[in-house]
Amino acid sequence: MYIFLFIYRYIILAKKQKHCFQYIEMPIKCNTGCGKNAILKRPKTGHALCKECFFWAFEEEVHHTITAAQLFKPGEYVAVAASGGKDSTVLAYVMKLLNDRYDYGLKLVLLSIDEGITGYRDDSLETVKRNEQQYDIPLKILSYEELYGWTMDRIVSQVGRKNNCTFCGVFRRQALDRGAELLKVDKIVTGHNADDIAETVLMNILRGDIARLQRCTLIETTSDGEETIARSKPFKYTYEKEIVMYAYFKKLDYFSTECIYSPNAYRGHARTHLKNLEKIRPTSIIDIIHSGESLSVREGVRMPSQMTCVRCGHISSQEFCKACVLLEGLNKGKPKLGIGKTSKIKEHMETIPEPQKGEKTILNGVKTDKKLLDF
Ligand SMILES: Nc1ncnc2c1ncn2[C@@H]1O[C@H](COP(=O)(O)OP(=O)(O)OP(=O)(O)O)[C@@H](O)[C@H]1O
Repeated sequence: MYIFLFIYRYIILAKKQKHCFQYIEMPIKCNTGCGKNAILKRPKTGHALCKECFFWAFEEEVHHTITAAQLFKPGEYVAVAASGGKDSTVLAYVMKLLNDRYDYGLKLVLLSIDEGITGYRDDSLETVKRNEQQYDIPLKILSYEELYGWTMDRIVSQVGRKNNCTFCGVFRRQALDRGAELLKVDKIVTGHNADDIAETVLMNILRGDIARLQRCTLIETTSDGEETIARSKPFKYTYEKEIVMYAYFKKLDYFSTECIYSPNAYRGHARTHLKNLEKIRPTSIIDIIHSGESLSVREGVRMPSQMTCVRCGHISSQEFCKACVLLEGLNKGKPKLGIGKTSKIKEHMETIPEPQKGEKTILNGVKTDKKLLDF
């Protein structure tokens, strides 16, 4: 009876989890030789492992990624970009665990962006608030509403569901930078995993986006300017399926619903293709990342240069950054500005004097507001 319930529980879970994983039904020994029975087959290596050895392998691989790339220095203040989803929840948990186990000497903070999506982000942020207590890491939440004067709910009501992911992605990227600046952290870490990176490599190849193709496999990204806060991906080589397994077996508290506004269709195709490749050959994910890492751009190919947005002072490859252009379009009732052709942008943007060095304006016209710093 007990065995039946045990197996039934896993079958239900496997069906429930979108990314179902392979578990061991017949009793076989853990491949590490620890003497315990294996309960799962690792998607990345095919090894049959017991729960404890899987946890150890997972954590040690992340530790290796962190140390090999020298992601942190002792004493650094690091923001974990926390959405409440599986990846960033596991990241926050593992960062805390490794910081204690290996004495990294880091001070951690959870940084969440509330995009203003009713029935999705409000619920996932409740998870992050519980994580704050569970992991004893302070939490700072910043919203699009306070940063930009718009929620995603309102943006979608203006632009519809076709291009809304563009707004969300551009604003989130900058919101994380701005949150990090307000908190004065040294680094940001995100839960992007190996599947995300392999998907991005595929997408950039399909779009012929050489500049992004060159950057997307970097484990840490900084701009040339000294003012941008470094962003890194400790899960660069960690498979999504293993993150789900880790969260499940550790019984971590995370939010697993997809965004209610249609997910980015193009990425969806790359994802489906990658999942199909993974079924045939699980190493496809790592192989695609390695291919991306090995590509180099021929000398003489024109690449976009990085500069500072003349309006808000954040990094940009154009005179006005994408966030300022999108926001201007929303505020002027022209939400398509910034989505299509760039030729019309300049005539619509009123030029505001360039900010003083070291002074970044908040996009809706307000200077850095101390109230935003309240925890
Ligand atoms: N609202 C948010 N607030 C803070 N960080 C975020 C937010 N949304 C995404 N991130 C960061 O960006 C990473 C990748 O986000 P993405 O939207 O691809 O979600 P995901 O792959 O489902 O990750 P997760 O499971 O952590 O939600 C997340 O792991 C997290 O670190």
